[in-house]
Amino acid sequence: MPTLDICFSPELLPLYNLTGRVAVVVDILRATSSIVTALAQGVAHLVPVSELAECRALAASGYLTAAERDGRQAEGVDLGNSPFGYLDGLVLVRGRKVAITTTNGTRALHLSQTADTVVVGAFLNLAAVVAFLRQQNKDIVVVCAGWKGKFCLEDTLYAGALAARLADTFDTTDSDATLAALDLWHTAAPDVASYLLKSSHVRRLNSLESHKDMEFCVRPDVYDIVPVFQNGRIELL
Ligand SMILES: O=C(O)[C@H](CS(=O)(=O)O)OP(=O)(O)O
Ligand SMILES: [Mg+2]
Repeated sequence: MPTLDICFSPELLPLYNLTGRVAVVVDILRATSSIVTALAQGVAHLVPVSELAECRALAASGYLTAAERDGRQAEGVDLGNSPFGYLDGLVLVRGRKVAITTTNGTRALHLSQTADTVVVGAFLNLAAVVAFLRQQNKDIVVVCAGWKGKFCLEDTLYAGALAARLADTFDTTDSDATLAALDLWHTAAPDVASYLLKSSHVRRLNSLESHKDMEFCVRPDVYDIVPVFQNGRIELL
C-alpha cells in the first residue's frame, strides 16, 4: 500500500526523500488557492519566481505580474495574492500568462521539484487531486508551505483532509505527522472557517480582505482541475 506522509514546513524537506513520490504542495492562505483559482479562470500558465524584480521583469515578456510581500500586493504589479484578483474582473486574466511571487507558497513549490510529480493542492480542488493521486498510486508527501519556515494550521488541515479522503487506499498510519493532521482535521472539519479564526495567518493579516479570502479558500471541491509544476511552469494536466 503506498504511503501518505506530511512535511510541515519546507525547512524540513531535507529530511524527506521526494524521489519517486508525488509532492502535493499546499499553501491554503493563499498562494496555492490563488493559483488554482487563476487556472480555473482560464489563465494559460503561471511561473512561480522567488524575487520581486524577476516577477516585474517578466511583464516585458507579456506576463501579468502577481506579487505579495507582508500579506499585501507589492508595488508596481498587476495582482496581489488574493484569489479574488482572478475573479473580480478588474484584471482580464483569461488566456494570460502570470508570473507570481509570494512569501511562502512559491518557495515551497521550488523546493519540491525533486519529486516525480509536483501537484498544486488546495481545498478548492481537493476532489480532483484525490482522484489524480488514486490514479498515480505512488507514495505521497504533502509539502506544507507554512509561514517563513514555521508550522501553520491551515496547510496542516488540508493535509489532514486529504489523508482522510485517501485513508482507504493509502497507508496513513505510518507517520506521526499524518496521524496528527488527521486528528486536527477531525476537530476542525465541522466548521473550518471558524476554526481558522485563531490561526496566526488570520490574526496577522486581520482585515476584511483576509477574512473574506479565508472563507473562500476553505471551500472544498469547487474546481475540478489538477495543476502541476513542471519545467518551470504551473499548468493544467
Ligand atoms: O498572501 C498570503 O496569504 C501569504 C502572506 S503571509 O505570509 O501570511 O504574510 O503568503 P503565502 O505565500 O501565500 O503564504
Ligand atoms: Mg500561506
